[in-house]
Amino acid sequence: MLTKTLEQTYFVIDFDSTFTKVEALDVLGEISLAGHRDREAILEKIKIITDRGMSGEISLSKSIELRLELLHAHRDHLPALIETLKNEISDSFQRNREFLTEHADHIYIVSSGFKEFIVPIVTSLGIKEENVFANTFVFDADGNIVSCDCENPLSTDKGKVKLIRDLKLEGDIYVIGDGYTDYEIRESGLANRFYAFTENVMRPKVIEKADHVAPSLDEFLYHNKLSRSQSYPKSRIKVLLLENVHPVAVKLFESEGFNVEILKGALDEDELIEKIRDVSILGIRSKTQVTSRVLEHANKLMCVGAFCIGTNQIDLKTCTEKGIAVFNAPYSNTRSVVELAIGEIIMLVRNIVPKSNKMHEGVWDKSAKNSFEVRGKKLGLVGYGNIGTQLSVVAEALGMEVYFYDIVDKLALGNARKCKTLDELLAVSDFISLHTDGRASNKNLIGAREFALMKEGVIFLNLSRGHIVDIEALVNAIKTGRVAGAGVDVFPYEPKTNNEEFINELRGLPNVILSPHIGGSTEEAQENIGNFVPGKLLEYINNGSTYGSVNFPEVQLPLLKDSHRLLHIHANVPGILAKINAIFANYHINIQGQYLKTTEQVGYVITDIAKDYSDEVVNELRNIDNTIKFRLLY
Ligand SMILES: NC(=O)C1=CN([C@@H]2O[C@H](COP(=O)(O)OP(=O)(O)OC[C@H]3O[C@@H](n4cnc5c(N)ncnc54)[C@H](O)[C@@H]3O)[C@@H](O)[C@H]2O)C=CC1
Ligand SMILES: O=C(O)C(=O)COP(=O)(O)O
Repeated sequence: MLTKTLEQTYFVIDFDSTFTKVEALDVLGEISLAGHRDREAILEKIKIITDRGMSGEISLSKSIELRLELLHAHRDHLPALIETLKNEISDSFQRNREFLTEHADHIYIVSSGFKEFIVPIVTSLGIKEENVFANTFVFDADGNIVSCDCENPLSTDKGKVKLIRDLKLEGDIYVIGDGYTDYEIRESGLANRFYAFTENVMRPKVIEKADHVAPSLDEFLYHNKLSRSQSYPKSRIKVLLLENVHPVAVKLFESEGFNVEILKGALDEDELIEKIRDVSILGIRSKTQVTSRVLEHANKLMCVGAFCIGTNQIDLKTCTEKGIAVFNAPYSNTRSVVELAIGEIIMLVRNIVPKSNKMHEGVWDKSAKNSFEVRGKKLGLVGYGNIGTQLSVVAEALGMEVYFYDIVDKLALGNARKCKTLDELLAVSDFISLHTDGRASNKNLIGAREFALMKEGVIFLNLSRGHIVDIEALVNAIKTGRVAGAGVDVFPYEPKTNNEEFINELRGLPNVILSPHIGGSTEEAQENIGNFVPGKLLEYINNGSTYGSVNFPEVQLPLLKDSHRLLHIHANVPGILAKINAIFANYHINIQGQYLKTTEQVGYVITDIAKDYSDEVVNELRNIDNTIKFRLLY
């Protein structure tokens, strides 16, 4: 923490891989070696030399000399380099331009890079040219870059130390950088603290020497209680993504600077309880059970993303009571499930799986017996939601007659016919496909009684949730021939990872297609989900919007501009809004925008106010009775 006033504090900041995301000489090489036949190999060499220099393995002067030799760079390459670097300024430096400008007198850029490209970049964010300390290129008569100014201490080993010593700055010195040479200033005793900057690169040798690791400039500013662009640094917000969610989702969170942990499989309740304690954003798929016991330990949890359609694995009521917003991807894998259902319907009614298995054993069994077309047959859909309706349309295109039953009144698409009762649907259908959601009351919706009502030789599909079907009853129905073929994608118990054996009584039964819960597992669906769900979670975290939440009052908020946003989640009891506004009135706070939405369980009040207000306001808002969660955004 800063011990002296800001007037006595100097911020010494490195350039390559700190101020910018890249190493400028690497980029220069990409430009100067364009068209060179060994370009890739030379660039790789340059990168290795850079890393060896940065981690202290070879001397700095050696590293500069070796790289300049390989570069074959020319003065004319510099404008293109500067243009590229302008687009490669580190995100957290861009965000905190205000801090850089406000404290320009005390910010020093100290780099063993070159002024020719550093000055135009850093001055664009308010840094003073006279505070840039770096090397300069030496050009030959034709403009080729041949070496660097050898008089400059920054081209020599421990150059940064020499420079800071010569500057004789009076006050505290805080060094921010990604390299070993930045740490050397601290090692020499000239700096008070060294912050290893890891937004762009992580160098273990440097991290182990640091007083503090700063995954972003926001972290540095937060740690020193300085004004910054983010109320709370994202690097301090932990995201836990389970069940192999698509890499695009991981990237989205990482590019925003969150601290992301990914696990391939699901976790059981006890494992999740251990993990959840410091997690703010949880991403799961259909397997992970977010129970009330898990939620008891989830004190930091702000939101849960179900990277799938179903949310029956999440205790939504407890989430709501704890002010945790839950989001899902309601349409991203709909089509994938429908296509699999259609494929299975045809495969099952033609007995393809047993025939194919026999063929693999060398048996040629050419016969039309018990093989049928789907055209003109009756398909019964239990559950006429997004999947049910989409399947209805595609099945009609194949010439099937569609019947459906839903507990809610639904518009029949095309020529589909509504059944008044489930029993009516079961009795009329040649094919039955389940597409209800997995709410607890749907457990064993289809059991012995229901199979008994079905036509002899029915084809039966469950791609919804495992507990909806009584497996023993299904096994019996298959063995007695009531069910002539079954496609089952979901099971009451499913293995936690691909390493666990699948154990189920359906194994080994004839004309039964078993699939490992892959109805929604297509590249397209997973990538869609990987983009969609983080989008929702980030809108909530960054902006407070809850549009699309499955358990929260839904609000779509405008972007925050020049104000602070106070998010107040409370139990839905009378009088909370009045209490909130009484506090604002008491402190003479001018409200710039206010939004309120409630559900039966909770109320969500969002208030945008001018930036000047006392901490007392925040404390009082937090302390209103029945407050569940309070957040401040800017
Ligand atoms: N196998 C897989 O990989 C996948 C499975 N699913 C499962 O499919 C389910 C359905 O997905 P969507 O169609 O998108 O959901 P949805 O919410 O749009 O539709 C579900 C429909 O089922 C109805 N319903 C609920 N209980 C019922 C009952 N007892 N009898 C009749 N109708 C009932 C609802 O009223 C609703 O219309 C998901 O909840 C999920 O569990 C979804 C995607 C992939
Ligand atoms: O979307 C759903 O509800 C599914 O069942 C798909 O689940 P998954 O993401 O494959 O675990």
